Formats: sequence, C-alpha cells, structure tokens
Amino acid sequence: MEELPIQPRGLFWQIDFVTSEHEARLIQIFQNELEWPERSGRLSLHYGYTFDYKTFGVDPSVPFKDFPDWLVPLIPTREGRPPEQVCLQHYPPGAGIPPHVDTHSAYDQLYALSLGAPVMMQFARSSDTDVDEDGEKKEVVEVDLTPRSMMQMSGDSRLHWTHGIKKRKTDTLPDGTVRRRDDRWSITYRWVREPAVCDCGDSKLCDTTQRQLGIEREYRWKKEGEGTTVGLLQKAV
Ligand SMILES: O=C(O)CCC(=O)C(=O)O
Ligand SMILES: [Fe+2]
Repeated sequence: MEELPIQPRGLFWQIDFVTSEHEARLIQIFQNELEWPERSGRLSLHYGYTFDYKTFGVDPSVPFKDFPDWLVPLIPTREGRPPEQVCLQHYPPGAGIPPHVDTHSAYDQLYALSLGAPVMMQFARSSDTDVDEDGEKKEVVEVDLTPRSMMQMSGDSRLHWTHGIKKRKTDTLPDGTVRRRDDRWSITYRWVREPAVCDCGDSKLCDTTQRQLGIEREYRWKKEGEGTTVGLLQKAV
C-alpha cells in the first residue's frame, strides 16, 4: 500500500484490491444472499467479535461470528493477524455516515474496502484559519473512495481527523463535475487495541484522553435502531 501525498497524513491506499469481476460477484452476493435490516439509510452487517460497550473491548459472552466464505479473501494481511471485527455496510444513494473517529481506545488499525459506486469522504479537523461550508472553523479534505480500493487509516488520519460521508445524492468533483451517487458497499476492518488505552493526547477526539481529563463523552450519539455500531464510533465534538 502507498501513502497518499495529502493531508491528512497516514492514509494508505491500494487500488484494485479486487478485480471488477470479483467485485461484481460480491455485489451479487450482497444483493441476493444476505439478510439486511429492513429500514432506510445506511445498513450494517457485522462479522467477528461483538463489541462490549462497558469494557470497550471484545464481548466474551458473544461467540465469534465466523467470516463467511466470500469475506475470507478480502481480509487484509498486513497486520499479521486477522481483524477482530469486520463490518459490511450498504449505502443506498443519498445515505451517509456522520463525521466521527472510530473510538481510539477500542481499536488500533482501521481499513476500509470500497465496492460499487464511488463516493466522496470528508476528512476534517478543527482549524483557526479555515471554515467549512457550514461556517464551522474546520479544515476539510475530500477523498474520493473509488471502487475496489482498499484504504488504511493510520496516524493522523486515524486519530486526529474525523471522517464522514455527507447524506446527499450527488458529489461535486474537484473539476466541478457533479457525479450522481449510486449503491455503494464498504467493508470496514478493525483490530482491537490491547490494552484499551490510547496515548495520542487529543482532547477533542480521543476517548482515553477525555476520560483522563474527566470530559463526558457522547457514546450514544446515534439514534436508537440506526445500526449496531453505536459505541464503536465517537461523534466529533
Ligand atoms: O464506508 C466507509 O468507507 C467507512 C465507514 C466508517 O467510517 C465506519 O464504519 O466507521
Ligand atoms: Fe469510521
């Protein structure tokens, strides 16, 4: 994988992690062979261990959910062990994910594979000099999540920038082209951090730092029923 020469630092990229034929077969499986929750918006299916919201680690009372056959060849091998948790998500056109960092204390490495239609992801950090489109003092960088690409978020991109996908039906590319959204699937891979303590010291985005400073966190920032990733992700404050 190669690091993208952009801010945020720490984004590693591999194009064509799967072939178009392989991608088409996977999308067939996602559309015809999996049981998705019945609601609108972004939908998630989880594999591997279940997260325990009390300990912020793996819940030992819930058995490991085996990786299905289609998932096994899609597991990144660079970490030397398989991820503890894998999440398949479907984004119909118009769906998004609010800006967040994946909880620092719970997870160490984080990878995401994109399949189907491309989408723009916004990476953001607070800034004294920049304002975003909502007038907030934020520096925002858009990264095009092109299909079949594997992205690793490490370093700054993992710890000190939030990431999210806007709920909208089109994305505007850097050259001004307006691109319609279409169905997208992503597979997110998470490696548990042991012990569950992060030492990055970011008081805005790090749950360990906030706990040490006595700052109350907003774990349950997602609406009830909006998916089972509640607690995995931390809202940007
Ligand atoms: O859909 C993606 O590529 C990323 C999703 C994400 O940020 C997450 O599940 O934490
Ligand atoms: Fe995330």
